[in-house]
Amino acid sequence: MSSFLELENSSPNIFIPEEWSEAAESIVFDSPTSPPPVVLICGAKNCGKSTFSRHLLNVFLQRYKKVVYLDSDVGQPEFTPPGFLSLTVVDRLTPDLSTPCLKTPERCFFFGDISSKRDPTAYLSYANALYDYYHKEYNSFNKTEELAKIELPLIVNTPGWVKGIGYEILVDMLKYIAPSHVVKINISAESKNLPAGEFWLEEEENYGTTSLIEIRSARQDEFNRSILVQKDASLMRDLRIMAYFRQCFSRDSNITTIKELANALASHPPYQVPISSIKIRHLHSQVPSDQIFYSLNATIVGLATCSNNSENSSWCVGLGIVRGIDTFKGLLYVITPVPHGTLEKVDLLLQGFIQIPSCLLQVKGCISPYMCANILPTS
Ligand SMILES: Nc1ncnc2c1ncn2[C@@H]1O[C@H](COP(=O)(O)OP(=O)(O)OP(=O)(O)O)[C@@H](O)[C@H]1O
Repeated sequence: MSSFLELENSSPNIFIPEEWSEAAESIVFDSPTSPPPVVLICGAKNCGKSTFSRHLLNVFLQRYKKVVYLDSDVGQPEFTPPGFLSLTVVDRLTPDLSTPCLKTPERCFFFGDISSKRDPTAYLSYANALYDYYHKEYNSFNKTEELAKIELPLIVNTPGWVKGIGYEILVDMLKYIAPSHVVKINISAESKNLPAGEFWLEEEENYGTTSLIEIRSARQDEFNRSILVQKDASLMRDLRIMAYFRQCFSRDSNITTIKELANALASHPPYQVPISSIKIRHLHSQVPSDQIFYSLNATIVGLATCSNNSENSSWCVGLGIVRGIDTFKGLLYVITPVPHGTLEKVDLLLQGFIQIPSCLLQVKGCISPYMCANILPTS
């Protein structure tokens, strides 16, 4: 059986064209450090937004000790499993520009789906709240009432859905964040690109406050057509979820294959969570109250805290697998790599559409505990 770690690292060699290097260097070295640059990267699917963002992050780290990264690509996030919008403070170079890696975000929201289309309003409110947090903590230039502790640059990576509602969401984000720089990556199929110029501004509105940098995707063929690498997005999402739950075990434990991970998770002691101490929220569907436990069993949930935040926007601390439910004892059994101390603050489980990868459930020789019949008492 193949190693999921190997699969995750099997990406192509990265080539940084001169145009990309010049763009990154001008943003980093030609901008004032106060206020620090806020850079939003946008463009069509697979044009190289994440790869350029990683490169820019590395160049920023030549000038700043830390860089803040706001990831709004819920389908293929940089540092988290799928379904999250997150804000991460990065202080280390990314050695391999071809692959994302897991990091613990400073703040994140569990949106619970791989595209913003199911709930654009919630999606935008999460993106805006993360930006507000960044602004308050790391970029409060000219604000006398509360000064940032340290000022850090921000990279905002966006999804490749740039048509229809996806376009409107991007425009709203651009208007709200009002970045100092927008990097727009174009491909040769012009109809797939974002409109030319500062497309997010109404006529005459605030022209000149943002520096727009247009670059092309990295590789072209002899006819000047973009060579785009199609990713197996669904496989990559499963790999990220597996890499996330791999963190339940120490680095030294010898778990590299899917089978080893499935076996290890199946025999991992779960946390017991008293049902009376938590709230349960379904993010994109309504579930009749007598079906709630059935809907939760054998699913992935966001672990959040509702106590110190508003009803609809709860900071999340990670993911858990609901391994079983005992309604007689009033207990949920949850597997998660979130440290115990952080877990103590969790009082809300968020259920969306992020599912346990089927390859973890169908391993030959592994009795999966999640899908057992009669796991819930019927009375
Ligand atoms: N400069 C490059 N050199 C080599 N390969 C690249 C380069 N840029 C992108 N790729 C490859 O193209 C694919 C898409 O790149 P990337 O994930 O950066 O695009 P994206 O625009 O962020 O995608 P999405 O729209 O799905 O979020 C990846 O497999 C990546 O490794």
